[in-house]
Amino acid sequence: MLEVRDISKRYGNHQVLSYVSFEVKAGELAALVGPNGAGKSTLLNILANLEKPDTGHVAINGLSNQSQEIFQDLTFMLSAESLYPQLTGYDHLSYVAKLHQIPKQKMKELVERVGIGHYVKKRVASYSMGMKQKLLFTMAILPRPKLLLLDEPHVGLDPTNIIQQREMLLELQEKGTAILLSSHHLSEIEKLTHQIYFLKDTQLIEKEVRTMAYDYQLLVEDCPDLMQALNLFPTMLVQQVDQTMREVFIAEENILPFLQKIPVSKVKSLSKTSEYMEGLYRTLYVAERRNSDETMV
Ligand SMILES: Nc1ncnc2c1ncn2[C@@H]1O[C@H](COP(=O)(O)OP(=O)(O)OP(=O)(O)O)[C@@H](O)[C@H]1O
Repeated sequence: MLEVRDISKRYGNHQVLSYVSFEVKAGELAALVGPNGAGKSTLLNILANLEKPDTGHVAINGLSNQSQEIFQDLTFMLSAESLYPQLTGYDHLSYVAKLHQIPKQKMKELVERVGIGHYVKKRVASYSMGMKQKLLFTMAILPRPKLLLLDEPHVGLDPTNIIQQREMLLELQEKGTAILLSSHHLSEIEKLTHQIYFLKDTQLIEKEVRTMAYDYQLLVEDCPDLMQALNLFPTMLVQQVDQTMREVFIAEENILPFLQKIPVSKVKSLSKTSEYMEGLYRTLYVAERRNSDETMV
């Protein structure tokens, strides 16, 4: 559905993206992660043809993103600044409905489902950040797009609305929409998807984080006992980290029996997988930043 090839972008002397390539297929949900200024919004803007890349091309449903036709298939949840303060939420939604020839009834049903009915006829100027985010989200999903792009959709949402948004995104994904979102909410990303793209030093690092079915993550040094234990628990997920170390993902009910089978000295770390994304993020970005801060001192 979305094919991105060799996208580069530079602002003056500042290289933001270098030959970024990836795909999001129909029915896949992928997340873009990276610190402030990493280039997430720049990349999303390029995908939606709101910015021109210096190199590379983007295809949506087989068509170049330069083509007007792609806007039949694509919606982009923009930031709150894109709303018109003097217009109502209803005005904004009616415009989207008209553009995509969506019956008013369908629009009203979605308004009720998302829970914005009590304020949708008020002017946007009176909305809180979370209310604006919910309106923007409703506008983005109203056309039931084949490709949905969302730039930081979690900003300003309370936990109830984050959960509701998650349910609706997963529902859309199940119905075949390809979804790409950027976010700083690592724990929420972990709940949404295994397909995560980290932007680091202008490049994309793909990590498939298949941890959701598992409660614990262990780093264990290779040893004969480990090999035997792995055979006893075939449902675990095991990944070779380097020549001497394996990463083992394991369910709550298996953790104690598994630990009884291997020498404690071989277990290098044990963490809950809910902290896994944060650990990954720290490894990719925080340690390096700390080192460079120390160098500056
Ligand atoms: N129009 C522009 N002109 C010059 N520099 C720009 C422009 N747009 C973005 N940049 C720069 O490109 C870099 C990437 O910005 P971008 O907004 O894509 O980052 P981001 O990952 O979305 O950050 P955040 O998490 O803070 O939203 C930043 O250094 C930013 O200053």
